[in-house]
Amino acid sequence: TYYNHHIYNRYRALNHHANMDNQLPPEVPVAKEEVAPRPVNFSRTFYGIMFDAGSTGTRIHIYKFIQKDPVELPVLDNEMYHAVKPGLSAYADMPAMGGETIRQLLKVAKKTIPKEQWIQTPVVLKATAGLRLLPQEKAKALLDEVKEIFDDSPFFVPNNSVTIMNGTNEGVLAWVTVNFLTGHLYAKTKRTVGILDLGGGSTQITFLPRLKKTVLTAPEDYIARINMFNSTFELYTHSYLGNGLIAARLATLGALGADGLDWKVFRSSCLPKKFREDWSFGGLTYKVSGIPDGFAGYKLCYQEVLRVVKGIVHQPFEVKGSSIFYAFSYYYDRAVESGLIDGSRGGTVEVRDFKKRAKEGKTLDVLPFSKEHSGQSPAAHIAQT
Ligand SMILES: Nc1ccn([C@@H]2O[C@H](COP(=O)(O)OP(=O)(O)O)[C@@H](O)[C@H]2O)c(=O)n1
Repeated sequence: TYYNHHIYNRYRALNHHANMDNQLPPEVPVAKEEVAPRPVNFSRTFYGIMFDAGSTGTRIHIYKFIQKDPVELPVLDNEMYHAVKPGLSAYADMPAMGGETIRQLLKVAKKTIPKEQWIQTPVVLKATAGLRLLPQEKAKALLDEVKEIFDDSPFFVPNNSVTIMNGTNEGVLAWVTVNFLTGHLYAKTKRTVGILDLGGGSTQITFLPRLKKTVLTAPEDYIARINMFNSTFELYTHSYLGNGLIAARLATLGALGADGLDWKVFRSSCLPKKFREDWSFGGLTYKVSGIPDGFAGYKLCYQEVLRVVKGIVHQPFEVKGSSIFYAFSYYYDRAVESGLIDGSRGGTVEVRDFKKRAKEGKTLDVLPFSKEHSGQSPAAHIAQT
């Protein structure tokens, strides 16, 4: 299929031309150069297990590959996806219970993968913002717990199979994925698309600058150099930790990192006046409410949010033009929820459309964890204006 064809090419491109400085999982299969005559009826099936440990949920992806010919690269045949909520970071003070969620997901892997394949099937977990936001020792306890469960499992556990992925890699890999899938990834490519990823704990922006000025004026650690197709690409990329949708909402309420969570109620004019709820994130529960005797609405809310992002967000001049960005995760969820795009087909929006909807206040979305869509979903393309 079209999809398989692209996956096939992706591995070819990355294995033969790319040097991502070990940013890519080492277990991507590489076809060996063969000179011997091909065996008749050669066909090999193998699997890989990938855990995405996000701040709002843990997901397992079980990939099935088929290699029909030893000189050809394997082709992705199938993907099995399963998700649980909340994420690992919700178990910051009870790592054993966090580990239990991993054990449950491994049961799905055991059901999906034939027994004789278990021992050679690699299992890897990459954690994102949820664990980055935790104190180091709590994050480590969770990772150690997961590693133990992996070691007890019948699957193959490669070195460093349980880690926190850093924000730069998260942004760069999302850019590579989206540009590969949209057909923009080839030697000397100029017309690439940018990515905007809004998670629960962090948000990433990555694009290939067209102007030298963008690279020269960006903070030094916002530029990532990756080698592909025998040349170096200088990408603008940054992950804003604490500015994912849920973390930023809590920051707006003045709740993120605050003490007295047992008795304090965090109020905001972004919430309806009579609103009152308990929100859980990162293993803590926050009492939140609107301002009953005050005001709610766009203008005041905007001021509150501005206080959170002011001085933090770097705005490269270049994206003010007509750049194309693919926005996903909570950008997609919120765009669907507010009726800006179709839930199954995705769509194109401009930043100002979000602003317009927010002003209309038609979908006063106050649920921190609204429905998560499953597996692959179409992106909302954002044309910046
Ligand atoms: N396979 C997946 C998993 C999550 N997501 C989205 O990612 C968002 C949650 O991000 P997250 O829990 O991974 O948080 P971070 O750790 O990335 O900050 C939700 O909008 C999910 O719908 C997705 O689009 N595709």
